[in-house]
Amino acid sequence: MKKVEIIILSGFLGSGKTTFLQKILAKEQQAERKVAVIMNEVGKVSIDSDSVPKETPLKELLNGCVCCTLSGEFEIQIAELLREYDLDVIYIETTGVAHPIEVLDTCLSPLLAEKLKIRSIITLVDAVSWINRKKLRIPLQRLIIEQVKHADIILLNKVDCVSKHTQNCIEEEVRSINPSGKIVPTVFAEVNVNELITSEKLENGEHEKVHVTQHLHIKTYVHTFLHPINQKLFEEFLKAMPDTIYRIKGYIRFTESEETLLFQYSYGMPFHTKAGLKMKNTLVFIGDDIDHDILQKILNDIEKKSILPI
Ligand SMILES: Nc1nc2c(ncn2[C@@H]2O[C@H](COP(=O)(O)OP(=O)(O)OP(=O)(O)O)[C@@H](O)[C@H]2O)c(=O)[nH]1
Repeated sequence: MKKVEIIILSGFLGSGKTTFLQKILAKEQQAERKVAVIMNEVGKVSIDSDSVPKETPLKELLNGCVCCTLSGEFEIQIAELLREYDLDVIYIETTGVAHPIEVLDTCLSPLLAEKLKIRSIITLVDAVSWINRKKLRIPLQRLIIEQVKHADIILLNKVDCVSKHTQNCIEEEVRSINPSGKIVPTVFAEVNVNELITSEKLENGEHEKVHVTQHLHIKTYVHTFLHPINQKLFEEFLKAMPDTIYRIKGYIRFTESEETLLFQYSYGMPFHTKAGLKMKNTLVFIGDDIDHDILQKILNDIEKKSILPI
């Protein structure tokens, strides 16, 4: 099945996301790739939509943030784009105050995860506001750090406004926060497309029911159980799971019940409710350092043990 790439543009208010989007869309057009854009603005009014060429499918989410209040609507918009267009890639411009992992989380709804391939999180850092970030409220300072920490590529933008020495200092700070991210200094977010290619590993072991995006800094893993699962075995697995797995969500059916459950796990807390519908038993895992081979084996073993007669 063809998977549509998702590229998440993150970065604090005014860091240059729209400037970058305009430039990258022109380059995608030259490369004849089929692109769509989802733009999210915290305000009620669309400000940046004119920056997207008329022929590019565009969905706008206004007056809220896709990572919280608009997450349901966001899922619907992605599903609509997938249904209405034959696409290669969807760019998502987040609000300046969005947390990239929360956005990633919303993209990877169990219903959509198998159709999408999360390509990268690109964070724009405004060199000037980086130097002045200590003047911001603490939660915003933390957010900027989080946006840098989880990026695959960091565009250190507006370097025309700082000295070379300051640029080097910022690069050092950014590298200490995110040692594996690729730092690209930019002026008006101008980049060579080759700079945006991060090293991709082979997707080993991929088969029909498993999809892994390994090239991301944050890793995601999608697993489908073909049979109901023994609840006790699953709970033991959750307890033993490393805390580098931040999030699990999806559908599961336990052997003890006829019901499909909507399952959520967030930073150590599992939670499930009746899904109300019979769904494919697909779980999406999000975390740092997910070893997909090990995880796949553990989950397959749980499934095998679950179908053995007691
Ligand atoms: N001097 C300078 N200005 C820049 C650079 N990149 C962007 N700008 C300007 O910075 C301002 C903000 O850029 P945008 O691209 O709108 O930033 P944004 O991240 O989309 O902003 P929000 O949507 O408000 O979060 C605009 O006036 C840009 O022209 C740069 O490298 N140098």
